[in-house]
Amino acid sequence: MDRKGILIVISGFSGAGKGTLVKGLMSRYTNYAFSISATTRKPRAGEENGVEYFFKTREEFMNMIDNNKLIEYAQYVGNFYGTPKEYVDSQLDSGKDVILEIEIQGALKVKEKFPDTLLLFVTPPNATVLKQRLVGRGTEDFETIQCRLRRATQEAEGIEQYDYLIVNDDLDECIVHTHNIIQGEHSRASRNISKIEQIREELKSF
Ligand SMILES: Nc1nc2c(ncn2[C@@H]2O[C@H](COP(=O)(O)OP(=O)(O)O)[C@@H](O)[C@H]2O)c(=O)[nH]1
Ligand SMILES: Nc1ncnc2c1ncn2[C@@H]1O[C@H](COP(=O)(O)OP(=O)(O)O)[C@@H](O)[C@H]1O
Repeated sequence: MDRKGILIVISGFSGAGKGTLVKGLMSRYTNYAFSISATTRKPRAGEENGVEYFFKTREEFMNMIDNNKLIEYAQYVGNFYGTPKEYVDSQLDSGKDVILEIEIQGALKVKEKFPDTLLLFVTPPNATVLKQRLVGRGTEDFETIQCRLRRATQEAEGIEQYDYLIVNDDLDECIVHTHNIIQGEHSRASRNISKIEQIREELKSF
């Protein structure tokens, strides 16, 4: 089978449910690989190095940039976040669909480098629910929550650049809907050039 994996970006406001959605996709379906980002953010209670993120010092992160180890990186509310290159390349080559859970600046850089990337933006049903989820998660102090909500206002300006807006209201529905969008993407003609070329060749013999 000549299928190569699709690169999928999932972005969304802090507290929208990106992480929850990605965990749901990974546990329910087998063809996804999750790209674990590097970050200078401190781990939250329960987060483990190499599971949610690779937690780095600022110096380690700068070395990764200098040694060209990242596909993209960006700053978000005082910390650096970046996508390690090697894992993404190897998983795509092996035919897995690779999920990057990254913010909008990084998303646009990835799209520029790999125009076939599918850009998905996750939103809660409304802003009140967003605040409730962010506060309810209980991982950030009041000031950080305010910074993240202000950042959400900026991010909302860029949503039109995404391919799909995914409303995360009922989680199960959201997981299935996202999976269906990704599966539909595999059928795009532009992703199936080799199949089309094969049929063109075969037609010549009639
Ligand atoms: N550009 C970029 N953004 C990332 C990367 N990893 C995570 N992010 C984004 O950084 C932002 C902050 O992530 P995090 O601190 O885990 O907060 P959360 O979104 O509230 O869970 C989110 O928008 C993530 O999608 C990355 O490798 N590159
Ligand atoms: N569809 C949903 N319905 C109710 N709560 C949700 C839903 N999706 C996520 N949550 C909750 O909202 C909070 C924020 O979700 P999280 O995945 O951490 O968001 P993000 O990764 O976008 O910052 C978490 O406490 C999570 O359990």
